[in-house]
Amino acid sequence: MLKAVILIGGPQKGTRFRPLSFEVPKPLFPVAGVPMIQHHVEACAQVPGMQEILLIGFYQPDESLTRFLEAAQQEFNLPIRYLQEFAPLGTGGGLYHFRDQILAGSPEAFFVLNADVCSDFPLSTMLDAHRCQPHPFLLLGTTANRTQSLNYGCIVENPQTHEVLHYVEKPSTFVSDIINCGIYLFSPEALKPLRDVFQRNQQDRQLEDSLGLWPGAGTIRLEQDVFSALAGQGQIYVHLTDGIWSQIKSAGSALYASRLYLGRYQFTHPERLAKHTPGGPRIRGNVYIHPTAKVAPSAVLGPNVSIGEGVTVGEGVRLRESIVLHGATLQEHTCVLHSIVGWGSTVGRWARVEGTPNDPNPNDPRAHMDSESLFKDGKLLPAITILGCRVRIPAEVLILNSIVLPHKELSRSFTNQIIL
Ligand SMILES: Nc1nc2c(ncn2[C@@H]2O[C@H](COP(=O)(O)OP(=O)(O)O[C@H]3O[C@H](CO)[C@@H](O)[C@H](O)[C@@H]3O)[C@@H](O)[C@H]2O)c(=O)[nH]1
Repeated sequence: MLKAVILIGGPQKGTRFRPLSFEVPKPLFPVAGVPMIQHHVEACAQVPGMQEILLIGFYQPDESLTRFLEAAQQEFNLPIRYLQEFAPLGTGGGLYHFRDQILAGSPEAFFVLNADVCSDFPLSTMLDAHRCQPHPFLLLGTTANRTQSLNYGCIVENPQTHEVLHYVEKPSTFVSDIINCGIYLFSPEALKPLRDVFQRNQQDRQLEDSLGLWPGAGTIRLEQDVFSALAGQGQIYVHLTDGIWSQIKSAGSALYASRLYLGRYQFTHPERLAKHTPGGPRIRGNVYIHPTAKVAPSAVLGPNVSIGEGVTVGEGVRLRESIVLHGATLQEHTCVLHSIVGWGSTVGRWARVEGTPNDPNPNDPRAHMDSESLFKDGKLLPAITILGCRVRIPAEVLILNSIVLPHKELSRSFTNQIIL
């Protein structure tokens, strides 16, 4: 019997995702037409023997989370529960705090998945590797180029045995081009080192603060406190993948992840991809259209377009490399490229909404999406255009490389601006 834990974090973690995280918890942001973590849930549900999926985070449970849980339980016919941390406990603290729930029913092993990654989740191959040679920790690793590797956990392995010999979280100088994907398979013994870290932290806390007000109580950083500490002791192994993988930290990376998942739908969910039908819109490449969306026949969509529930797309609209969220309206002849149009927003006739893609270098197979800050030297970097929820763009204007905060009613064109 197996279980899976998805680490969904909490509200203050989604800063690079603003203004989109104002409306919906980041793990529920639609990527390729479904909530970001539905891709995780689908992958877990496909592993034979999966008994339960637990989401651990510090979000206040709200309507959107409850609705997601109910729908997912029904669809996958599996218990899927949310366990709320009383405070942010770090990537390992929640696993230790909820250890009884994770170990209930004596699972043989459990997957741990970061919510903000996009992957083809090779969980069954990880499980096969674990069953061949069981170890407490199995990490999924992939390669990155030297510069980008510094943004991730870096792994030095023994190439023969794949044992992790050395682990450094986001090093300041180059350590290894193998990076941690944030996808793990742990055996129940993995909780013992977590207990040791917890107990050590408690002792340190007593030394540091006899009043018991130490703010980090219960916090465990899986990467630094466990992986770095235990590397080279025969407990941590890496399973390398060359499948799709990307982090989803910013809105731009959500759009890139959407492209990766839409590409995968050809094999996994062909029914989710729009097809050209007589009298329907022209479809180019991979496009998702929610069944309730109304798309005019003269619109041209794709590649990499995802259209949400109740969206209206008018005559002559051109839409490429974009996500249009629930209830938005694109009036006749608008052109939307490399952009995210927020919930309930309206783009007026003949308006052009355009962003600049920041995709990984296509000539470097080890390149990943750069999810760095929006600014450099005090200037907004060119990036995709984002319209927050219920924004109104008038007819015949140009909105280029800009971020428009929710509920704004614009009256003219804007370029390279954050419109507050
Ligand atoms: N439950 C819970 N989840 C958390 C907490 N803090 C972070 N998380 C979740 O844990 C995951 C990792 O979040 P970060 O702490 O932001 O780390 P990171 O910068 O994404 O780096 C991690 O992931 C990389 C791969 O994407 C790794 O390369 C890196 O080593 C590390 O594991 C995310 O899914 C986030 O939601 C917490 O206090 N509680």
